[in-house]
Amino acid sequence: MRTALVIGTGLIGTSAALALAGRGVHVHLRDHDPDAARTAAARGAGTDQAPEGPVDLVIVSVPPAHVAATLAAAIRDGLGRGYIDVASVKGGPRRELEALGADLSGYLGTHPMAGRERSGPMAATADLFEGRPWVLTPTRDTDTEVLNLALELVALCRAVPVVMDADDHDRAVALVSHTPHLLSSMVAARLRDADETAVRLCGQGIRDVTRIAASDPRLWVEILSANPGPVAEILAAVAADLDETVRALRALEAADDDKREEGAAGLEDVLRRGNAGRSRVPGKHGAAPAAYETVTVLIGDQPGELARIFADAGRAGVNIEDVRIEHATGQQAGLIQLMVEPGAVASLTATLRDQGWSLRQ
Ligand SMILES: NC(=O)c1ccc[n+]([C@@H]2O[C@H](COP(=O)([O-])OP(=O)(O)OC[C@H]3O[C@@H](n4cnc5c(N)ncnc54)[C@H](O)[C@@H]3O)[C@@H](O)[C@H]2O)c1
Ligand SMILES: O=C(O)C(=O)C[C@]1(C(=O)O)C=C[C@@H](O)C=C1
Repeated sequence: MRTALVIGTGLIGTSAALALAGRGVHVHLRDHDPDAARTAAARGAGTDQAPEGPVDLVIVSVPPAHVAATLAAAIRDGLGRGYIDVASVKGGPRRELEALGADLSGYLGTHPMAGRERSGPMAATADLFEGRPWVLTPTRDTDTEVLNLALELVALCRAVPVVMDADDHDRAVALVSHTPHLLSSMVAARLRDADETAVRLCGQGIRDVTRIAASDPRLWVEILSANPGPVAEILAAVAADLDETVRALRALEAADDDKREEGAAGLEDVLRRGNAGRSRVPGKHGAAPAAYETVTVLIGDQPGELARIFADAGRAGVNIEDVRIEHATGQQAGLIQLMVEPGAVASLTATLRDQGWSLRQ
């Protein structure tokens, strides 16, 4: 691929443009908000000048409700050799495009399974898609040329292509993305009017569960509106679990021993089913979940501390597989958890102790 046109230079469009531009593709940037295209260009994602002729690939990265009309106009104007979108839902936009009478042979619906809770070109990063699944939904009528261009885009973004049917994709993301998003918002909503004395105790658990609740509600109304049935089905199953759990907790308040035992068994059941589900979440780069050991270290909140601990881990010859930081509320310190292969724990802890770090259980 030599040239691309990104329409919609927000988080996803600018991230793809940064990855392509960084690997030598000449990228044109367009947005109905000229400031967004200018900002993306200023970040090195390409040029906001219009292309002189058709580009190799047109990448439509606008909110879901605008995808079909934007694609239909781009196809009608002959802006590219191939056309893709990156919307979080796949069945609806394709059906809308069909209804608009567009020629769909040069179009492929795609969805990178990577994102952030922030929007706009300033939130974009060139490595956003690295190691992440990128779903492609070809049909029997899809041109081989656009499929190859999309595969090249996925490779240039260092993502992992996954081919799926559009409606299967929508059912899958209802489970792994759309329902979790709503649940995150519902947990975060409990905090809105909560007492400050409770809120200041927020630890890592609630930060993990509510990160995505900071996302743009307008974008998510569009995503959920395009996938209501599958999301409602999963949410109804969650609601049944919630009812059971409330019953179990009420039983635990009873005076009767048998009732309390029943309540504890009900709670254990939901927690164990949670363990089983969590163990199926893939590890980094989409690999099977790995059993890493965690080494927890106290770090000061001052410049250079992270660099120093990473350098010391390097000195021990240890690869840090994953990392997590817990900030202690109101303190100039935090805990850093270094996830490493079990065989590396002894040499890492010895080196860190030698270097004066304070290790925690
Ligand atoms: N945010 C995520 O985590 C995520 C992840 C994967 C895929 N997606 C999908 O990517 C697409 C873009 O989402 P985003 O997070 O980058 O949103 P964003 O709000 O950061 O960017 C969207 C951009 O599209 C522009 N735009 C809107 N309507 C337009 C139109 N008609 N013509 C031209 N430009 C238009 C906006 O001005 C904005 O700059 C959505 O379809 C979304 O479902 C989002
Ligand atoms: O990590 C995040 O912030 C996301 O919400 C990303 C996420 C997801 O659910 O994994 C959200 C929506 C997208 O369509 C794809 C990815």
